[in-house]
Amino acid sequence: MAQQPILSMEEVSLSFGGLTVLSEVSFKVNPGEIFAIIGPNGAGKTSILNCIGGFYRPSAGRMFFQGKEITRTSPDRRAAMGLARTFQNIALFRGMTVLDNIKLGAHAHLKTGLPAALMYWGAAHREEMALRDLVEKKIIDFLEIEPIRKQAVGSLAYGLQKRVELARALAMRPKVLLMDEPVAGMNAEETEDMARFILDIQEEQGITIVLIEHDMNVIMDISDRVMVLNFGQKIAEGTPEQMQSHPEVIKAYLGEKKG
Ligand SMILES: Nc1ncnc2c1ncn2[C@@H]1O[C@H](COP(=O)(O)OP(=O)(O)OP(=O)(O)O)[C@@H](O)[C@H]1O
Repeated sequence: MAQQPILSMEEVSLSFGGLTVLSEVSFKVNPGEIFAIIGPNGAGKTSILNCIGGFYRPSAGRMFFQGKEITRTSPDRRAAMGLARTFQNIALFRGMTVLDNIKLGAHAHLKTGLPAALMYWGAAHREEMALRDLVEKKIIDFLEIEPIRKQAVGSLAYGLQKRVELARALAMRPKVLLMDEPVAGMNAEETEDMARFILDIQEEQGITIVLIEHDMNVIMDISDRVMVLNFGQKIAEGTPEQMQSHPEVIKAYLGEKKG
């Protein structure tokens, strides 16, 4: 596979005080793939997403997005470049409608400084607004949330709230979508729906997906490649099938069950 990765980490380390959370973690994500990060509780999975998003600053190592180094790029700028994120605990405005929450996602995309501010005057602004309306409509149709678009997010079932969060991330028109445990807390039907939407986002929209997930059935069903972390170190990487029978991976998970 000689293609250029869309996203990569090179020997990234992270520590808080004396605690080492990540040790020289390296990986490459290919354009268009679903790349899963798994590992026992506390292995450092969310910390990796926080480093990629720019919320945590690594103590060593470098990160690249579309061939550009982003190690010191601000979170806002990374979002504008096309990195969007969904969270383990839903981060939506519960009192606002579904549509308004989604519009906020689109707005984040525009926070790119002076050129974007200048665009607000004149024809370019109107074009951008029309494009945003179109994007929002497409996303709402795509995620099948048209009937609830005027409802307050707080009044919706959990699975639907997660879908709205996904809609908001898509409204940022990402190139890479970072998802932190997208099916955590969902029932079987909601999980199946979410897994299907993730596959559709990859296949129909060509968006690259990096996800953390504990649900092994979902990992097996939708991931192209899986990276396994344990105690902040990468211990294995490969296809879901390869990871299932990898001795180090089995050992890491058995250790977790005993502990
Ligand atoms: N902001 C922080 N300050 C101090 N320690 C932190 C911080 N963020 C993460 N950690 C520590 O880093 C380690 C890895 O945490 P992280 O949330 O990345 O793991 P995880 O693999 O995502 O775990 P889980 O599967 O339980 O969500 C933990 O020991 C955690 O306490």
